[in-house]
Amino acid sequence: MEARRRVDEPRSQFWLMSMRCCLMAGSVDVAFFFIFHYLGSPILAWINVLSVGMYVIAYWALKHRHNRLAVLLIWVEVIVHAALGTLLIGWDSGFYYYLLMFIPALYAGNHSLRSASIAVFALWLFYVGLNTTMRFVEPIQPIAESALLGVYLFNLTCVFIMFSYLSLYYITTVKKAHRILGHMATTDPLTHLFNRRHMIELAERDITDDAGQTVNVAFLLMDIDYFKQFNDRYGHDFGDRVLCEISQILSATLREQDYVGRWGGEEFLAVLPHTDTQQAQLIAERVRAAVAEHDWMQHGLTTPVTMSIGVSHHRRGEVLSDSIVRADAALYAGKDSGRNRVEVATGGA
Ligand SMILES: Nc1nc2c(ncn2[C@@H]2O[C@H](COP(=O)(O)OP(=O)(O)OP(=O)(O)O)[C@@H](O)[C@H]2O)c(=O)[nH]1
Repeated sequence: MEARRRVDEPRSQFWLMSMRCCLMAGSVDVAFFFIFHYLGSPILAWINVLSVGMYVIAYWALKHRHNRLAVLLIWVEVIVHAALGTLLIGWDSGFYYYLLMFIPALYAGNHSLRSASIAVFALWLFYVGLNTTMRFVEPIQPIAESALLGVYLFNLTCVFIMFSYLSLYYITTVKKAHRILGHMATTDPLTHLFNRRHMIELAERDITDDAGQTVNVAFLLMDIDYFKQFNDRYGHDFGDRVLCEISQILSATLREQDYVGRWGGEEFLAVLPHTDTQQAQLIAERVRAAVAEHDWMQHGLTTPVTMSIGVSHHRRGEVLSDSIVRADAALYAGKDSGRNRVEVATGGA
């Protein structure tokens, strides 16, 4: 069961990106095979064949979710390749650049900050060790100065391209996560309308007028009538479908400038900017009629779903909760008067 779930789970972006990196690195090594043959350095050329093999296996391992094996192969390949390339043709070959690419990957792929930091420290030690060694030993298989420059430029270019790709990946992932979190923080998961917290944020912004002028904002507090009966008779899932259907009707009936959110269980709040009480009452009436006249029979209902709506208009110096309390009082006056009604708040908060 556990294994089945692992296989069915969508692949994390990190591992998908690692697979693409394997393809890129393998292609670079294929290019190196020909470059080093051309430069008369067969040992390095054949090392690249080994590297391509390791990337093929790493790709296969990632595809089949053997992530640890893949990570091990990639580590060994990059470290051994960088060390051999440097020892054979010298520090100026630029093979050490590939080691630097591990730094962001280690932090992104490691769940523990501590183990990522330890691995980065080990990488730093290796890097410094290789650099220090090359100050004291001569390259084992040196190549011509111009060829060395060519290899250096090739390595530098590859690392630039790979870093650009990685940076693009990280930034896209962060932006996407930011978008998703923003959506989750502001939206009700069932109806996809704004949630209560976001409605409060938006409405408070709308009733705040820097110049101290009266702000022309109206509120509609809407509650489904006898909703408990729908749940009891047809089940909770059916009740959820009614909530979603009503949300769509509200979004479609309100004006472009208005916004609506789920205020509580079967309660919705609409904020109507630049709207006086008379206009708000007309809009509330339109919403009430749209819900009551909706084709509920297609959902198997014999009686229509209706809503009661309380309307209030923001008063100068009033805080948001005062306006909402007045709308709530009007709403319950509507319930008391028989439901499926629009009532306008009159009294003080
Ligand atoms: N299906 C479903 N039901 C919900 C949800 N949130 C709240 N409810 C139900 O909404 C019902 C509200 O019932 P009441 O507060 O008694 O009000 P009502 O039956 O609508 O009656 P009136 O408001 O007086 O017309 C309760 O049965 C809650 O369980 C939800 O997300 N999904």
